[in-house]
Amino acid sequence: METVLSIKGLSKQYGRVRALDNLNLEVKKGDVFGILGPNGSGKTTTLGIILSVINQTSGQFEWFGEKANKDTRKTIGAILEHPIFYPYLTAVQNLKIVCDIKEVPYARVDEVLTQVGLDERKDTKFKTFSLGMKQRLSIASALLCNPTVMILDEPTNGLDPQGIAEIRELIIEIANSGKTIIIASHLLDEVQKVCSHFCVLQRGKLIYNGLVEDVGKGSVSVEVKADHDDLQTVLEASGLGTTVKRELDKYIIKMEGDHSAAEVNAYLFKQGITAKHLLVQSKSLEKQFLEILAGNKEGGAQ
Ligand SMILES: Nc1ncnc2c1ncn2[C@@H]1O[C@H](COP(=O)(O)OP(=O)(O)OP(=O)(O)O)[C@@H](O)[C@H]1O
Repeated sequence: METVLSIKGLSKQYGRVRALDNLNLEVKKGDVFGILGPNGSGKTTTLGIILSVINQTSGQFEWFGEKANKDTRKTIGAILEHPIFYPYLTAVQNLKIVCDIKEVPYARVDEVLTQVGLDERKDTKFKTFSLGMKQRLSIASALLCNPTVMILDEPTNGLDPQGIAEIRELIIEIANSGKTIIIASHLLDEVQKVCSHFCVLQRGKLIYNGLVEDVGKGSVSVEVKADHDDLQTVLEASGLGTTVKRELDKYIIKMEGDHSAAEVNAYLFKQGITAKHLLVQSKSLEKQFLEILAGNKEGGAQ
């Protein structure tokens, strides 16, 4: 797959603060790439640099194999913070102003408003919009140039649950239309629901980079319920799990590697025990994220 963004050895120093420390990343065409990290980990600094609004101290990045230039910038739509729209102008009027600035034909306005689901409110004044609608208008504005890449910084910040769900759905629709998306977020759930790939920054350092679908691979927990006086001992004797823990009326067997819930079931059956309940718990990104951060307590420079 074509490399959209390549970051090599990027560092940023703000006085004594090392906001980014030798960051290396690659984003491929069609990725929905999440940049995760706690507050102050360097997410916004990274986005600022790749959008050429912040100068790096050292290192480099390329868009589509080229140093950032006027042409590469035209292929990127970004929402770094809530853009300023005129409160007394309608959605259409506001977007026409953006068209004038970006030299885009007015015909795009209706197209993007439909794309973000604002066509019914297109002639309504901006000041009457909910936060979610304002954010959708921002996305519409970024879509005007029909960018190949969309960059979103904390796109659901401050929204209510319905607004969050709508924006996430919209991001997925935009990704499905073939655009590459880069999202900075501190919301693990958001990254898990929306992104295909993610990396984790901590104190400016890259401490993880991988596929969202790989989260939880290599270790799985299975909940088991069965009528047996000493299920704990039976499960421990199976050799399938690394640990067996009782939680109320069920047992949690933690397994590594290739073992599966089906093996637990087959093993119990062989012992003459019928499982009443067997549930695979996949490891959440949150758990993995916390483990990654915990494993890197000593890492970073600040
Ligand atoms: N203009 C600046 N001057 C000095 N220090 C800065 C500046 N901008 C960012 N920093 C520092 O650089 C580090 C990284 O900040 P950055 O905003 O990139 O992190 P972030 O991951 O986006 O955090 P948040 O989630 O809080 O927005 C922080 O320690 C921050 O205080």
